Amino acid sequence: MRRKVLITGANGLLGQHLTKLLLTKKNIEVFASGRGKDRLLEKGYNYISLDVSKKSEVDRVITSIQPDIIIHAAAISKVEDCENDNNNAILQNVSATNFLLNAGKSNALKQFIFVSTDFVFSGEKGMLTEEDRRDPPNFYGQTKLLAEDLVMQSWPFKTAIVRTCLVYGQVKDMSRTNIMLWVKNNLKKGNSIKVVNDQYRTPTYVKDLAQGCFLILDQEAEGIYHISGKDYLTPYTIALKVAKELNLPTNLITEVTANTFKENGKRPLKTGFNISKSKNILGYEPISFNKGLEEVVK
Ligand SMILES: NC(=O)C1=CN([C@@H]2O[C@H](COP(=O)(O)OP(=O)(O)OC[C@H]3O[C@@H](n4cnc5c(N)ncnc54)[C@H](OP(=O)(O)O)[C@@H]3O)[C@@H](O)[C@H]2O)C=CC1
Ligand SMILES: Cc1cn([C@H]2C[C@H](O)[C@@H](COP(=O)(O)OP(=O)(O)O[C@H]3O[C@@H](C)C(=O)[C@@H](O)[C@H]3O)O2)c(=O)[nH]c1=O
Repeated sequence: MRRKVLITGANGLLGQHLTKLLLTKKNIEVFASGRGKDRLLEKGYNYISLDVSKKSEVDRVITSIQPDIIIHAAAISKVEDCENDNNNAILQNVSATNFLLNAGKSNALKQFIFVSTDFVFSGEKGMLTEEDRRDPPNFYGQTKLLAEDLVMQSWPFKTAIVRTCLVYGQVKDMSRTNIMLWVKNNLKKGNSIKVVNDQYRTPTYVKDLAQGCFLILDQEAEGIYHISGKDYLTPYTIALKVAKELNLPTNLITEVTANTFKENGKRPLKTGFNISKSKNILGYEPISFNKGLEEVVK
């Protein structure tokens, strides 16, 4: 029997890739939902306009579809936006998760997968495991921590949390940029960029992240999984790699430290994930950053 999978935030970077990946699986019927109109515009799935911050919409859509599985990828993913409007960040990132969980409970949901972030960690320690202590440095991370807590409560269905880190890739009509495209677009225009060399991440190719979500779905895995790339890099090293791959001038890239930026919403210094649990239990195997770079810029 085909399982019905409802994706939230399907117009986003992960959402579009996840929709495309699940369309290749024969036992899955895909219900892609997003704010406003469909931006992927491909065939083979049902698109539903759904604002997850509206409880009545969530209840109506879930009652009508009766999904077996929800992959909740929708969120305000811009750190500054969460910092600038805390109440809205709570509504979009925390309350919305609660609406989905409770609607799932009333409609015999079987599995709920939530997408979280490395920003639940403080930044003092890199290569984090699923057991490391959470201590978010900004409001976005705080909303994800609160939503994780909701997901980890006792529900009559299986729940999993996918934490990921500095996702890169490309989709149609993007609502936010990412490190790879930001570097490429600026250098192509001849703009100088200041890039931090004291933040550490394990950047994640969006197709690997989508595959990680699928493995959890397919194996009905429960608990927390760190799903990221395997290379431990700083944004400055990433920028140099992008420039070299595209034959763009590296002298436009200036190395700076994170305290140069007085941005609204402090970023953790060191994050990056230890992905051993995902490799051993799920069989997750991400590609190298160099390979991901080739695929995205190609
Ligand atoms: N990008 C990254 O580096 C990382 C992302 N994550 C998490 O991964 C998930 C996917 O992020 P990613 O695809 O990169 O980000 P995107 O911003 O590309 O996607 C998020 C999507 O959620 C949608 N959305 C926001 N609010 C609502 C709402 N109320 N109802 C319905 N849809 C809504 C956005 O809609 P719209 O397009 O209209 O704005 C957007 O399409 C998020 O939960 C994010 O927090 C975690 C770690 C790293
Ligand atoms: C704009 C800018 C960014 N950077 C660096 C800092 C940062 O590590 C990286 C990406 O910056 P951004 O502001 O785009 O992203 P940022 O909000 O830091 O990235 C995060 O997104 C959210 C959703 C997450 O959950 C995190 O995992 C993380 O990937 O680029 C510079 O070095 N110089 C700059 O001028």
